Amino acid sequence: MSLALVCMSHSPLLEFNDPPADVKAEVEDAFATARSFVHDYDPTLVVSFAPDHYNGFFYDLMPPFCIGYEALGVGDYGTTAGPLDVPTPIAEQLAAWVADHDLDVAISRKMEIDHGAIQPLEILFGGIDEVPTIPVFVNGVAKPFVKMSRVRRLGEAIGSFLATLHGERVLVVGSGGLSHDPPVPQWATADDAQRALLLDGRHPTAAARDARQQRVIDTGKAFAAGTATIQDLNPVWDRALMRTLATGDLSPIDAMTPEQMALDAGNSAHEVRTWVAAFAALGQAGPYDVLSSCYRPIREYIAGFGVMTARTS
Ligand SMILES: O=C(O)CCc1cccc(O)c1O
Ligand SMILES: [Fe+2]
Repeated sequence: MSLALVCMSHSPLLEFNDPPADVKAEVEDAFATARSFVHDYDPTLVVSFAPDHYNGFFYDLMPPFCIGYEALGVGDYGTTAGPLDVPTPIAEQLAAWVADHDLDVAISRKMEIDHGAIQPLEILFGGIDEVPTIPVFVNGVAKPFVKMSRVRRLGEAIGSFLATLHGERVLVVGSGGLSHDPPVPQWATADDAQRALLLDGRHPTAAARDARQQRVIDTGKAFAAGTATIQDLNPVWDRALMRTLATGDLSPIDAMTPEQMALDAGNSAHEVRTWVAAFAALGQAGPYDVLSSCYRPIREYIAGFGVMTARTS
């Protein structure tokens, strides 16, 4: 059975900071291309690989991966809040299949998800419950990180399950990255208030959420103006990774270490785990072709911004 894929960077700053008009138009074009690809494929099921940014997953219980049996958007950065349309029986079968393939994955019957998972659904489908969607959390911000080979194997296990669903047209989505270093607090360097958030900061007050988000928005403006202290984007690294993903041979990615990834591409570059899982899943249906691939480093969005579509050959 064939599969289709969309991988895209996300950035909550899409709605808050504006890059130059030609750059914005290029991003809009890339989204339009991905939308028309998805429209033509007409998926009956979406499997979304996405990170979280301490909105749904916290250090009181931080799994490397989690399959959602039910899920709801938390509504950060103005994204849609409320329930997704998760096909629970299929999600349960998926989790059982993955366990049977020697991978230890958490499950959630009430997964809370943020812009990382919501933004691609809104961009591609115009809403979060338009197409049945199984959300798969892939930790991309909270140390420790499992090996990249483990991420690839998770993607392969999920893809091998999806390839058995003969009645469905499945789209896998990867959300995040590429190189970027937005001001997400890290446990090791966090102050007491930040640690409280990282530990169990669920359901903040509107004022607390606004303050946190404003800091990210302001950092994006400062980054574009050349006055931010965050790590710069790395277009060479981003393009190299996109090239590797396009080849269909993901084995070189196994050698990437979290430490080197952070040094080369910033602390949130770990979000590319979602792309690796999505491409590994796609590869389980056989060889694939990349149909579109766009990339721009965009400081206003604090993101090496890429969009790729691909399909089983
Ligand atoms: O609010 C946050 O915690 C981080 C927001 C954020 C900013 C830029 C690029 C991203 O991928 C991203 O997630
Ligand atoms: Fe992110």
